[in-house]
This record gives sequence, structure tokens and C-alpha cells, in this order.
Amino acid sequence: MEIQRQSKQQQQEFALASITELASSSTTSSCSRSQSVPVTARFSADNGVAELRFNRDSDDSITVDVKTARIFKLGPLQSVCITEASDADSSKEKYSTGVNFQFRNEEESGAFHCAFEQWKKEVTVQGALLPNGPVMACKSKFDDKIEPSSAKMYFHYYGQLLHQQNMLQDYVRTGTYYAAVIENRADFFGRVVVDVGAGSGILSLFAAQAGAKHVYAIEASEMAEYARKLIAGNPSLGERITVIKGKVEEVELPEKADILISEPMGTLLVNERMLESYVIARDRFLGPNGKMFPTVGRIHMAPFSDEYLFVEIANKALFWQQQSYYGVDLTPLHGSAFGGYFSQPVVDAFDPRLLVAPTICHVLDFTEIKALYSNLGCIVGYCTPERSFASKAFRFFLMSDSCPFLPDEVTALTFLGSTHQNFSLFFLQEEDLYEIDIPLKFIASVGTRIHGLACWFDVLFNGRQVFVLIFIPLFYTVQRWLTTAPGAPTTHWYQLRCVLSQPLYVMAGQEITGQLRMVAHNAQSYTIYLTLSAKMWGPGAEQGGILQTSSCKLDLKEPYYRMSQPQAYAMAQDQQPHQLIHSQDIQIQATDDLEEPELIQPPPQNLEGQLQ
Ligand SMILES: C[S@@+](CC[C@H](N)C(=O)[O-])C[C@H]1O[C@@H](n2cnc3c(N)ncnc32)[C@H](O)[C@@H]1O
Repeated sequence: MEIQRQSKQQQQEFALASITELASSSTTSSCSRSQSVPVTARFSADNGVAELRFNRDSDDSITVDVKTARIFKLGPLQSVCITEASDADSSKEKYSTGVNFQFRNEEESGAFHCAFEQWKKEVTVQGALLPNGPVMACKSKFDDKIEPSSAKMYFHYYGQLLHQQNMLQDYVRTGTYYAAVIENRADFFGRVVVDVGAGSGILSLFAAQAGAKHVYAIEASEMAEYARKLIAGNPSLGERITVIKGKVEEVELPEKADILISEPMGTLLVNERMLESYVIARDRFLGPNGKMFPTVGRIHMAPFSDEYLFVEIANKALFWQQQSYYGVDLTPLHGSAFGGYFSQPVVDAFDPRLLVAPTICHVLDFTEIKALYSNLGCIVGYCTPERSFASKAFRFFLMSDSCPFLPDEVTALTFLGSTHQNFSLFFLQEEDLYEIDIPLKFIASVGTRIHGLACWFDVLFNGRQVFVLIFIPLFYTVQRWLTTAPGAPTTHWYQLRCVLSQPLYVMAGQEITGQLRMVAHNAQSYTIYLTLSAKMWGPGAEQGGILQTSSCKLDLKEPYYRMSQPQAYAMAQDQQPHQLIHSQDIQIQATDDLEEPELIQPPPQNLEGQLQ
């Protein structure tokens, strides 16, 4: 489609099938000159003026000013560009220029027209182009919130095949995606798919295997070139895939998508802040009633007790307790070093028996369909933004006819704000991911010393399967979970633990409360604030109030990867982990309810061999 972008996007070039010059101010002849050799159309910014140049060969081109040019579609593959003659010499009669051009296919036509609109918008809004052309000139949401040095490192990392290979070799991850796509062919077959952050293009290829009509694979890093190569090497699938190099916040697509597929999860689900790009892609590219794969993400949390880990971290700072290090007293820095080690979240695969209370979870529904709650607390319907109306207009559907004052479907109900009389609306917006607050409440299962909070995540692919029973199509929900839970097959995300420098002492049955607050920062990660408190326990506890509180602040961007020693464990017959272990196994349900998946497989007996 777009075949070249050069020097910081000052130029944008498209391949055409042919062009025909209709007439020009310098030519009075009514004869058209026609070319059948492939030609190009190139947008460029020169001295703040945007030009569109139709090149037939190196020394034969037609140049038009984007500001005055107008483009009309004559057919799916044919367009005409008309530009007014300049006023420079008012004594002469004015003639306009006309160029009739043909595209090779509809996608290329769509992409060209999107680009034209963007260049045109830029010159109209700015008056003249900034030196870097339209995309750079208007800062995207991504550029607004992310530090350029962080983005540079981030896309450099993902531009390398070895890191893509690392993800591809996480067979739990990639295999679950493959299964989720192939099992849910009905969601992909004949559909337009957008792969958000395509990397090597693997998910686009899976979507094409499932029969997608067309896949747009958007990738911002240099990996886009490798993706093109991989896709070209699989021509039967590749002919239905278009790789678009650019950020999902910036690129334009020629059509709306029926389904988005992406792997935007970082450590603790939210690290890398790519979920925000996934939500932006939803708002920019997904058509009405579109689907998202994955559909939902959940962060699971439980307090843990791990004396070895605590001592290991505390001991790292012992170095700074030396009073005569080559004659220098290091102790003034001991406190800072101690605090520094406890500000690193620990990433490893731990034994689930270290958890000391049943887990809780925080749900992030990536789709925009949200429950609508009455003030009585019951769900009475759901609503979804109606894209053709203003952003605050919603389409409303009742789940039952129990509500007397609303018809079954009321369109364009305008809710000015998040609360309207009896109803509360919950929409996951990109901004909701800037600050995530999770209240914590656990009941300790054993008397122990709590060293912190263990976290992991899972995501749900809420698919659709069609069975035909005597010519009647039946639709079933096919739910597949990808989990990173302790005790489940290890993934490259492992699990994450926030360790308190002041452990808490609890008795069995004692309540532990607190808060996990995650605040996004411009280095594509989060600052984590954790507080855990244990209330008085036993007779007279009500009067006692909070007994102990411990807090810590951690940077999710700077974790301590603790994978050097394999974390072997054997699951004793009589011991069960405190949290439900989610399996990736298929679940077929006839409802859309988001239920905890059942334990289908027993946890593995030994994870030793799976750790790298
Ligand atoms: C976790 S990798 C997943 C790659 C591939 N989809 C897979 O599953 O193997 C995320 C990819 O998204 C790309 N990416 C992240 N943010 C992006 C954005 N805002 N626009 C376009 N690509 C982005 C990264 O460069 C990276 O290649």
C-alpha cells in the first residue's frame, strides 16, 4: 500500500497503476497522454508547502499543490485530481490541471485518500506544513504522553527479531492465541481484522488462517519490515494482509474493522502502557458491534509470605553496612540502598503455596459495552457508544422488559456525564488507565508474617462459535483464558510481587485491608503505591482499630528479575493453593457471563524444567 516513507515522514509515496493527464495550463491540446507503466504519487513538504507529485518516470512528472488540489473518486479504483490555476499572472487566461489516476486495488485507493485528507487537513489547519510533514506536525496522543527517549528505546527493542522470537517461543502465550483464533473462526471468517502492534505479524497470519477477508497489521517499530518479509513468504495468507508501519494512534485505515486482535499485555498487565493504544485502536478502527481479542483483562492479587525472598532483598543492602570499605564508611548510604532494593517489584515464578489468603481480582473490560446498573444495584441493560452520534450519545438496550418507562431500544439517549438519575455508566476509556486504584481486602488463611502482595493477570478471548443444528445456526460463547497465574504453565510474564520492607503479622481469620494504586508515567510504565494493614483480631478487636500498617512505593519499569534459580516446588497432595488456578483450557458456555474459569487441569507437579 504505502510503499515508502522517508526522512522523518516528510514524504509519503503510493504506487499507482496508471495516470492520465487530462489537460494543463501549458497545454491547449485536448488529447490526453496515457501511460500504462506503473507510476507513483508522492506527497512531500518542501519549504512548508505540501506538494503531490505524480511521477511517470524520472523526468516526467506532474506536480500539484495539495492546498488547492481536490480529489474526486470516479470509481473504486479510479480518481481524478483537479487543481486550480494560480493567480500569479492575472493577465492570462487561467487553466486548471487535471490528473486521472488508477489504483492497483481498493486498499491502496483507500490508503491514498486517507493520506490526502491528512495532508490537506494539515495545510488547512496550519496554513503551511511544519518541516516534518503532517504526521510529525500534529502530535499524536502517544507523543503527548510518552517521553521520546522511552519510545525510542521501546520501539528499538521490539524492532529486533530476538525479542519477537522470545515472545513467539512462549508457547503458552502464542499457542493460546492460536487456539483462541482458530476455535473462533466464526469471529474471523470473512471479516476485516486489525492487528494492533503486529510485531512479526504472527497474529495477522493466524487471523488469515482463520479466513479473515483482510488484515491490517499495524506496527510502529522496524519489525514492520520483517513482518512484510514473513507475510510475503506465506503468499496464500499474505495476499490478505497489509502491513502498515506506524503508530496505531497515527495511521489511517481505509475501512472499519470487525475485530481487533492484539497482544498488548506487559508485566502486571499494564506495564508498557500498550493497553492504552489498544483502547485507542478500538475507538479509531473498530466498527459498530466489533469484537476485541482479547476482550477482558484481570489483575489478580493475594498477600504472600516468603521469608527467603525477604531476607534475600534485605541482604542486598548489607554491602552498605561496611564501616571500612577501603577505609571509607559506607553506612550513610545503607538506608537509601535498602529502600532502593525494596522499590523494585520482583518478577519470578513462585510457588502458589506462598499465598496466604484467597485472591481478589480487578477487571478491565477492553470493549466499550458496559453494564448499566440501577441504583438498586441490579443490571438492567447495557449500552454502547453510537459512533455516528456525538461522543456522549449512547445506544441503549434493555436486557429485559422489566423496566416500564423505556422501550426495548432507545437510540441516541444522551447522558451528559457518567451518572444519569438511576443509572451509572462504566466505560473503559484510555484515560482510565492513567491511574488505577484497587481497594484490597483479604482474610488470612493462616497465622503468618505477610511480606507483601503477589500479582498476576489473565486475559479472556470471548469468542463465538456457530453450530448448525438441522439448518438452525446456534451461537455459543467460546471462552479461552490466557493465564499467568502461579502454578499454571509458566509464561514469559512470570508473576510479580511487591515486597514490604516492614512485614505484617497476622492470625488465621484476620482481615487485611489496603490499597494498590498504580499511576502511569511517561516512561511507558507505572509507579505502584501499596499499603497493607492488619486490623486487631480477637475479643475487643472492634475497639482496637488498625494494628499495623506497611506501605511501599515501587517502579514497575525497574523490576528485579529473579529467574536465576529455578523455583522448583512439589504440590503436596493435601495442600491446595489459596487462589483458583486458571487453566487455558477451552470452556464452552451459552452465556456471555464473565465467570471465573473452572479448574480443569491440576497444577503441574514441578515447574523446574519450564524456567529459563
Ligand atoms: C508485545 S508485542 C506483540 C507482537 C505480536 N503481536 C505478537 O503477538 O507476537 C507488541 C508490539 O506492538 C508494537 N507496538 C506497541 N505500541 C504500539 C503502537 N502504539 N503502535 C504500533 N505498534 C505498537 C511493538 O512495537 C511490538 O512489536
